[in-house]
Amino acid sequence: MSSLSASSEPQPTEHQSTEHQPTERRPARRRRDGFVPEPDRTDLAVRVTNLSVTYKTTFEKRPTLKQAVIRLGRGTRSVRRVEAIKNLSFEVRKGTTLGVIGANGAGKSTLLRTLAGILPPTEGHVETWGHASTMLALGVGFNNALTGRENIVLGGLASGLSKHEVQERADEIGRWAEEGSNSFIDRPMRTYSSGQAVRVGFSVGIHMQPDILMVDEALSTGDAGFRTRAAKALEELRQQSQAMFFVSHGMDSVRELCDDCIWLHQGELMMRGEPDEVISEYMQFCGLDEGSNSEEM
Ligand SMILES: Nc1ncnc2c1ncn2[C@@H]1O[C@H](COP(=O)(O)OP(=O)(O)OP(=O)(O)O)[C@@H](O)[C@H]1O
Repeated sequence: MSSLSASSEPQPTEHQSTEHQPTERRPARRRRDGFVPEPDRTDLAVRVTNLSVTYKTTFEKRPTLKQAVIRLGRGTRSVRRVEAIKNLSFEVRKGTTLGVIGANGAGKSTLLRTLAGILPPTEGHVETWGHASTMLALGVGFNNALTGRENIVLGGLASGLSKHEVQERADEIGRWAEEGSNSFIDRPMRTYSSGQAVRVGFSVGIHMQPDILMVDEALSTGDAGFRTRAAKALEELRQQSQAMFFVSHGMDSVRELCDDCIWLHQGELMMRGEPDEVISEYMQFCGLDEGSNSEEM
């Protein structure tokens, strides 16, 4: 399996700031934003400190009849805030496979996007040691007007590979994505089925050879052939990577794959511990007993 990113020694990355470089064991210095990083810890893959993420969306408020007359039918613009993650702190040691569970809207995908550097923290800090790759559902970041192959090439160029390297890898990534299916890689992505889009996103993710691997329900979409190949590729990557985050509603998959688990509820950390214990508490919280079917929660 080849790499889309130039290989380098894992260095801690602190999202939101370029000042923090705790590669040497030096006394921690206070930064301009007041954050004092702890001295470097070689056993850590990820550290999350007081992380909060708030989405802000603007929407048009429906006007009252009187306002509609005064404003000629136009509504007023309002801002809606959603606190998706609230003051979250935890550390993940190298070698851990961390399950992330919780109800719809709990903040699981938001956490993964923030760890992957796709979303900036609103408050707090995320530090990652090594290159993080994400296999989020439905290929976040793809341009749907371009073909799968063009998206792969653009992504490769953006990550600093030469044109020749990118071309070579694009062929390999495309072949992996299409295996066992009809050919779609040279069609615009807007024409893809959801399973085909996931195949491309997943293939890009596994060919990045990440140190920190994030998987968001990637296995649940796709046909049986794809799921078998994807599970095999994930298991291989899990053995090579420093840490894996696995977001899932499939409790059996979390039990099978993970050796540590966090449960989020409305953006807050409810519990962390052994997957069996955390899943059991979560099921009780949902009003289900141990005997209930926990495959999809
Ligand atoms: N782009 C966005 N803009 C505004 N609000 C958002 C956005 N994305 C997510 N949210 C909100 O943030 C909260 C957390 O969403 P998130 O997708 O992280 O939850 P989740 O635990 O992954 O849910 P699910 O299990 O349904 O996938 C939800 O209330 C959601 O509505």
